[in-house]
Amino acid sequence: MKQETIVMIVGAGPAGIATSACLNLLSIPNIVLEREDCYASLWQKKAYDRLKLHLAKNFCQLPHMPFPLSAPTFVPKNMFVQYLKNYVYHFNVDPLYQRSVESAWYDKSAQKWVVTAQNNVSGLVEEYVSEFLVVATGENSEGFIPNVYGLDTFKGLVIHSSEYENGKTFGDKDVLVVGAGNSGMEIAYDLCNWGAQTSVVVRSPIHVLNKELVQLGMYFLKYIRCTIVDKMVLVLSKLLYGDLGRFGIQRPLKGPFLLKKETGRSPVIDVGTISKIKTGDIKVMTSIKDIQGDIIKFTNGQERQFDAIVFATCDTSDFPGEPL
Ligand SMILES: NC(=O)C1=CN([C@@H]2O[C@H](COP(=O)(O)OP(=O)(O)OC[C@H]3O[C@@H](n4cnc5c(N)ncnc54)[C@H](OP(=O)(O)O)[C@@H]3O)[C@@H](O)[C@H]2O)C=CC1
Ligand SMILES: O=C(O)C(=O)Cc1c[nH]c2ccccc12
Repeated sequence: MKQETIVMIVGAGPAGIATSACLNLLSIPNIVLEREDCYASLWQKKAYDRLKLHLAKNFCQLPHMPFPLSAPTFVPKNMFVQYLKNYVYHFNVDPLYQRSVESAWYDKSAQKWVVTAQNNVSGLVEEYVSEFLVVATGENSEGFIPNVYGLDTFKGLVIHSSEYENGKTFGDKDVLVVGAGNSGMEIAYDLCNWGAQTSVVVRSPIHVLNKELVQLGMYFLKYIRCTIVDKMVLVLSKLLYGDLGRFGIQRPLKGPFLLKKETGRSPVIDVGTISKIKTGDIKVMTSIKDIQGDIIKFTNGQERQFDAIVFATCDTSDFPGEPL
């Protein structure tokens, strides 16, 4: 089977469906291939219950369809999924699901892209030909669990953050969250709220801001150089949070917005975790040295027993960041 179109779009996440919607408005034929069985699968299947967009709604809306005026500034996950549902319906976006793209090459003589995809239902390999190719597969779709020495000996529950919904079943447990990105820090907060004894591994320096500071920074970025915005935001963040060094949290040398621009790494947008770290309700740990049974040893010599580990880790090794 061979299908021809003008634009092939790989991935039916928000970026892929927005691209298709814009092309549909211009009556430009396009096909969206998606390996999962639904659009925006990370949002629909792999995001924890309490997640809200970190950026204000005006920075998150897709082309040609603003969020309703009644929507809150920071849109909750379910409302975002509903918005995407309306969007797909309104712009007739109709992805082909269960298609895992295996290769894409440019046939110079025909001046066309040739894309092959495995149909996960029929098992057949399908071929698509197009003039343009849009790869909208996202930064971090795969759950990644690092190779920790002795993890196979750990007796308790081990999950990745993409499987975490809420802390209901962790209420009386000693839980270690590994990874201090936005997922790890929010999951630690959620676990603590559900009554778990919570610790979080913070292995690298991080910037901690809150959503209002990010909103302010995003506004000023339109008018002022990134390095100046970073200075302003950092002054405010230090006033708000004080020196977090004594709690085991260091700041990177480069500012938060410059770091986002250069490397793609986001600042941690605090949802309440920091005040729980300050009160000692959430403990900050250094990197894991190794695991022996239910005892986890850390690089600073501490060792403790845990009932569960949530890996909030991503494999960002192939993410190049945006060149300046
Ligand atoms: N509401 C929202 O809008 C939300 C947005 N997000 C965004 O989604 C994206 C993915 O976020 P997230 O899932 O948090 O992933 P990230 O890649 O942002 O964070 C992963 C963290 O895990 C750490 N890590 C990796 N391996 C290890 C290890 N072996 N030991 C200890 N720590 C380790 C990394 O540290 P190191 O730096 O040392 O590698 C990093 O801090 C980000 O852009 C984030 O901002 C996430 C949650 C909510
Ligand atoms: O999606 C993320 O990584 C966020 O947490 C929100 C975000 C997107 N772009 C930014 C730039 C600066 C600070 C936060 C973000």
